[in-house]
Formats: sequence, structure tokens, C-alpha cells
Amino acid sequence: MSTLEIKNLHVSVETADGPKQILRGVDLTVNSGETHAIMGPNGSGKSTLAYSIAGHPKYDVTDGQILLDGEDVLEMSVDERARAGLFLAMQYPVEVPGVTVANFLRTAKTAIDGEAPKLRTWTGQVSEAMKALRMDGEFAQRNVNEGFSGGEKKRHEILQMELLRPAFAVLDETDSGLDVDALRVVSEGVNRLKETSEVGVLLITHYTRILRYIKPDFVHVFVNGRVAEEGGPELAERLEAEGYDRFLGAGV
Ligand SMILES: Nc1ncnc2c1ncn2[C@@H]1O[C@H](COP(=O)(O)OP(=O)(O)OP(=O)(O)O)[C@@H](O)[C@H]1O
Repeated sequence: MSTLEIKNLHVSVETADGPKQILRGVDLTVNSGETHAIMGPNGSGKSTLAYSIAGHPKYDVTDGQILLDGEDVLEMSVDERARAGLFLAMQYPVEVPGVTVANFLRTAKTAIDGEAPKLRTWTGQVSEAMKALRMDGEFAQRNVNEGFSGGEKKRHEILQMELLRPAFAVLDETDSGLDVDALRVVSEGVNRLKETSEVGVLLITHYTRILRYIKPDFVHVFVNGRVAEEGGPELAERLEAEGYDRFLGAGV
């Protein structure tokens, strides 16, 4: 069993007006096999947490710790974090012109495992995962995210996750922009990984609809760079019914 611990995390970002403090003391522990939903109003710092875990250079950790089984994640480079088992499905996946999906996936798998996967087994795994995600086979020959629709980009993020089989996956608004069918297909992908591995999931979302497919064990409400409230799945239902007014008025 693995544990991802976030302790008293403070993060600032460099802006045109100087550094801006975004995270102001986040504490969160995710164990293998658990699913944690992170909800909260726009601008409360959810993506900042995701990028800080992944190691985006724009985000400066000014205090606190991120530990993976006691190892200091903040000392690791981005690729070391990926090899250690951390995965981020991005809110806005970037285009990589000139690199096909097939090449990208195989290169990532090779970098993470330290050896190239056996071609025949790998090709079979990729086409099976693509089929399960209702992705046309020709996708493998397209350049990463180039001309992909919003839904196709999100499916591609989940395809990577299924094939790379991380210890911890952070899904940053993977549900946004998906139609109902795509939402179900993407959720099934996450659930397949949950059923066949001990993955711990941090699911950033604005909507409870994805939580009907991917059942969270815990829900955390982010407000103004901190966790303002924590609870079980019922908390998500309450937020949907009541909104965030009670937090915003309280000056948390
Ligand atoms: N590079 C940056 N330059 C300036 N401000 C930034 C930058 N990155 C983040 N911020 C600011 O930090 C705050 C938190 O942003 P973040 O994207 O983490 O919030 P969020 O909770 O994910 O929001 P949303 O729900 O709208 O996606 C916002 O006010 C945002 O404008």
C-alpha cells in the first residue's frame, strides 16, 4: 500500500504583479485504493494543487511537504515524479505537433518502466484500451491532441492513465466538456483501473454527475487555497444543492 501525503502546502505563482499566494496550508492524505473528490469555487486553487503535485515549474512551493511513501516529492524532477507513480490528467491537455499518439504512449511507457514494452503485447494493450474508450484506431496515428475535440482530449488523458497504471492519479476536471456518453466511457476507464490496481485517485470536479459513476470515499472543499470542509459523498450532494455561499461569507 502507498500513501500520498500533502502537508501544510503553501504555493505561490509568479504573476506580472509579483508572486501571488494561492495555496495557504493544504493538508490531504490519499491512500492506495481511495478516491478523493476535490470540489470548490473557481479560483480556489484546485488546479494549483494538481500542478504542484506534478511539478509544474511555474508553481513555487513556499512551505509544506508532498510525500510519497515518505519520500520527498518536491525534491523530484517532473519525470522522476512520473516514474515514482504520479500521474496528472490535465484540465487543458497540450498539443504536441509531430508526435503521434502511438509514439507518445510507447515512449512514456518505456520511460516509466525503464525498458520498452514488448511490441506485440503493447500493441494489443493499446488497441484494447482504445476500444474500451470508444476511440477509433486511427487515433494512434494522429499527433497528440492536434485537432482533438474536447472530449477526445479527455479520453486520451484516460488512455494514458490506463496504460501507464500510476500509483496515484490526479484528474483535473476530466469531466468538463464531456457529453453524457463520453462521461460514462471515461468514468468506466477510471473504474477499470480502480478495479485492476490499487490506484489512489484525486478527482477535481465541479459537478456531482461524475461522482455518480466514480464513487468518492472522501470529498474535500477547497476555498481560498485551503480545505474548508471534508466529508463523505453526501457532502458533494449538499454542495450541489446549496452552492458555496456559506464558505464564501465566512471569510475562510
Ligand atoms: N500563472 C498564473 N498567473 C496568475 N494567476 C494565476 C496563475 N495560475 C493561477 N493563478 C491564479 O490562482 C488562482 C487559483 O487558480 P486555480 O486554477 O488553481 O483555481 P481552480 O480552483 O482550479 O479554478 P477553476 O475551478 O476555475 O478551474 C486563480 O485566481 C488564478 O487566476
